[in-house]
Amino acid sequence: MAYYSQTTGFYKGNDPKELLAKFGSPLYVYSEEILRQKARDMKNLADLPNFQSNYSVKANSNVSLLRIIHEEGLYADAMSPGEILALEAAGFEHEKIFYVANNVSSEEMKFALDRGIIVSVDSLDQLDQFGRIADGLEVAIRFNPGVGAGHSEKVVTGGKKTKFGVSMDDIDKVKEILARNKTTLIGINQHIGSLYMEKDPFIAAVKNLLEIAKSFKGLKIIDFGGGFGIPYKKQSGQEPLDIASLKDEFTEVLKAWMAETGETPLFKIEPGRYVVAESSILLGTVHAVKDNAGTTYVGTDLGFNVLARPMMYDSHHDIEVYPNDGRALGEVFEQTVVGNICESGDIMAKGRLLPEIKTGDTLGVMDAGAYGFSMSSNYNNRLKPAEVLIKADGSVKLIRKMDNYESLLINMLNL
Ligand SMILES: Cc1ncc(COP(=O)(O)O)c(C=O)c1O
Ligand SMILES: N[C@@H](CCCC[NH3+])C(=O)O
Repeated sequence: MAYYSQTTGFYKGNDPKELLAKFGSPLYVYSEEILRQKARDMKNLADLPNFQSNYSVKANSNVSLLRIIHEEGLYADAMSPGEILALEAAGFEHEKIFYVANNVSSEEMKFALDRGIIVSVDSLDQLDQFGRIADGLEVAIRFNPGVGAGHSEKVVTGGKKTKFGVSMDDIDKVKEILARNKTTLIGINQHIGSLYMEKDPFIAAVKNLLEIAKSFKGLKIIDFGGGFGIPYKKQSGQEPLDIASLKDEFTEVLKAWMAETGETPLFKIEPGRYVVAESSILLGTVHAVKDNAGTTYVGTDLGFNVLARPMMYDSHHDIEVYPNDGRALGEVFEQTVVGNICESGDIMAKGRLLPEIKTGDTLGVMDAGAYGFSMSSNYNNRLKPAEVLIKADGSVKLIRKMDNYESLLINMLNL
């Protein structure tokens, strides 16, 4: 089976090993073409003039990538002042930003309000705090649609077992708080969880949120959240989410609701992963191979400080092997790819069938663009890697410098 990087022409003639030599190892490499294509898929997920796609910045907040997403015509949702600042740096106008807050201070709410950014709150308590900032404010509320979905319990955000959203049973209390504080509800939103490969849970939650919307006449915004999955197991033939049929059914449900209610709010979604995940390959270097009690350990610089998903959720990322010596790839056998972090759980891939890997080889970890760099850390005082973008013409642009020891220590010295 051909590697993903070959079928997509990902590197556009650039040699992964040379990229590492130039920018350091490990390294996040992005494809501008793939990013633009995925952004367009999401921009057009409903066939309606009153539809908008908000890119969810938490998946990847690199300012150069945000600029491309902005150029493609997506709006954005932010989760913190830091994400708002990244969006501003990328040129997003404030009216294109939606602040989906979770357990934030009134100061953070004001940070968004002062910029004219719409704030969504996700509890009765936060709704009350928001309303007390001033009379006559406009707000959105995140509801829990009662349906959840996702690749791990840790990322399911709808349904009973989650901290997110206001219950559908609390609509009367919502109305009471709004009236008491003279706050106007202009939007409702939801997010059921991250990474589903079937359209059904999303469509079910869409219908539930549209039912909730009927309790509040004249809403300007109804936002159905993100969570659209990507196939992480391409090497095993996993199929992508059927975007075309999701689009048809989603559009049909929205049209039927508009016909029934006579209302035409702005409908939105909030995809993060789908837009950025497949646009990146994380490159790293093999520093040691050893056999421990029958297990072959491939020791790399790809620790969970660089990509936390496998350690955190047991997530699978396909791996490509790029031999250092130009040898042909041999038969596959079980190998466990680990990082250089001082924890036994520092495992990128456990017992994975891979061709023989040797010290000095380069590894490519696929689909690393979402929740890759954005969840990386300086654990063990390791430096966060650089990020580069391969443009359509094959040229390579540095879009984030690697950390350096000065940046690592600066907040602790000369106090
Ligand atoms: C409120 C909200 N919106 C959007 C997203 C984006 O999710 P995904 O990256 O799965 O599309 C998330 C993360 O799960 C979220 O919490
Ligand atoms: N960080 C998760 C997704 C959760 C997104 C935020 N609600 C992942 O890597 O799969």
